Amino acid sequence: GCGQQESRERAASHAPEAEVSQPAKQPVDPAAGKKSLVVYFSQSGNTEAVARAIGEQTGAELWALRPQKPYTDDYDALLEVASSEQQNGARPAIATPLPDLDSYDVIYVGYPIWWGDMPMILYTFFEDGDFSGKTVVPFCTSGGSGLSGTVETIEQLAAGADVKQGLHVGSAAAADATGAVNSWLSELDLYR
Ligand SMILES: Cc1cc2nc3c(=O)[nH]c(=O)nc-3n(C[C@H](O)[C@H](O)[C@H](O)COP(=O)(O)O)c2cc1C
Repeated sequence: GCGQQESRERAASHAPEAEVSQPAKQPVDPAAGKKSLVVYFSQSGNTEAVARAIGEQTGAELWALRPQKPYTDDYDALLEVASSEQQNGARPAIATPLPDLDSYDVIYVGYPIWWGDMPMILYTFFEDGDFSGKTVVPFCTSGGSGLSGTVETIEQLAAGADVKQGLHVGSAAAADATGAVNSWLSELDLYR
């Protein structure tokens, strides 16, 4: 605060060897006051691996989005379930209550690409929360598709949020995503 700076200046001007007394520059703490949360849905662990890499790099807390009704482990059956949820515009219920988003400024949101889009539970998530004034940072994993227009969808769903450039990681690279995560994060330059 001001008092501290004044006493530092006084100390400097009273120091016998001080020649020119300059006001002390306040150091800038890059992450000051910005709390981050990583929210992710991951059915088979790939997106979760990327979420962990983001958590390790940023110190953000992790929160897994889980459906009240768990999805089948049978891949072919899941393809069908996901497809019909998408066609029906389903809003699968979330198992545990959302964390209080008010406490966070930066919210990373991670998901696999399912049939060229986010799984429908992400729609539930975005429609349930108030994202105005937040920084929302999307990331996804997929077999071959990239972000598939999901960043634009999130811009529409998260009204009033500053939605950043998303990160896509191929499924096969998800377990070793630290390098990709780090260069993406430094490009985003969020903590200033
Ligand atoms: C229902 C379903 C639909 C999928 N659709 C796509 C797709 O459209 N494009 C793609 O590249 N990968 C698709 N995949 C592959 C997943 O995106 C990929 O395996 C992802 O890394 C899974 O993430 P997770 O382990 O976090 O659940 C699909 C997978 C499932 C289960």
